[in-house]
Amino acid sequence: MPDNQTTTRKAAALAAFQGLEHEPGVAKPDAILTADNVVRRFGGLTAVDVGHVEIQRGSITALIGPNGAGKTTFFNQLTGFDTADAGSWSFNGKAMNGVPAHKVARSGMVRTFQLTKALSKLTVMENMRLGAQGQKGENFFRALIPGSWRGQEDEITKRAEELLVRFKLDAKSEDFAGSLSGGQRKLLEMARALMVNPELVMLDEPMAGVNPALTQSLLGHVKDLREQGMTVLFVEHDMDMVRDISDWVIVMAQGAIIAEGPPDSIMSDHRVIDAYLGAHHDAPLSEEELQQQLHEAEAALEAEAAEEEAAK
Ligand SMILES: Nc1ncnc2c1ncn2[C@@H]1O[C@H](COP(=O)(O)OP(=O)(O)OP(=O)(O)O)[C@@H](O)[C@H]1O
Repeated sequence: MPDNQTTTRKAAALAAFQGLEHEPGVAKPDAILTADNVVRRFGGLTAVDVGHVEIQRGSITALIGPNGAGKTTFFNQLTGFDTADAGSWSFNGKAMNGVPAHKVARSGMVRTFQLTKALSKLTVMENMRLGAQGQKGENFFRALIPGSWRGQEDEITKRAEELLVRFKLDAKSEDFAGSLSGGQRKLLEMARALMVNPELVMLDEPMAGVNPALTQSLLGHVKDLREQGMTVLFVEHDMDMVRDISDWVIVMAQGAIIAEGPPDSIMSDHRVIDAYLGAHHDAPLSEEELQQQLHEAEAALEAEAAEEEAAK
């Protein structure tokens, strides 16, 4: 991709947001996805309660928010993996509520999934083939049975091979997905989503568990999606990544959208700071955070012990 093309796409994305108010639900010049009054309750808990939101075509938009804000649940509603209690949303002007996940994916809106245990036991190529179904995977193992592919098989394999080359996973094609490094898994998650040739790619924590050495390469791949004309919406906790690649940031807290704006202004928005601080003060640590703290403490103790050893 020549540099001037790269600059053009990025510039076009930024221009689209110029002059917009930094308010939740603000209208975009060319929305690829629009959602209204989407509600999802789990018993007494309202996990999602989004009044109105629009995603600008051709941009990279980050969806951030403290743990439990409802980001994943909202992703699941939009992509047909879970049923909303209320609300409507449309993709490219077409109503999508009630449409099952594989049809949503085939219509051009696809979300990535972190590799599950079951998918780890399949090869990289098998994962790619499942991606062509526009599915999460577990219920679609029959798609792997030889013969069930018929005429599509060649075409699907060819597309998978091309994508694996692009994501530098072609040498791993016959390896089990479970044997890949954290960064390679993220690449596979992205590559398999592209099997349906989507217009809107929704990435679920694309940087989680990635070795810092691979960060730039992964960021490059995400930016590349926009350079190829796709729209990207991603959920991420890594604020460096959010700052680095997003054209626009949408913030959720307690199920609702509480702020929108360009990355720099969003990071200093008092509503956003309050939401994060509130979450950290009020909520007990999640299992993941607790584990993280324990790992850090262990690593610090080990380092101290090693220093003492060296000093003897
Ligand atoms: N299947 C479920 N059953 C009951 N409660 C659920 C279910 N899925 C999500 N929740 C609850 O809904 C709320 C929103 O969760 P969700 O996972 O969407 O948040 P999130 O913003 O994606 O969080 P994180 O950043 O930690 O992944 C949380 O309180 C969560 O416990």
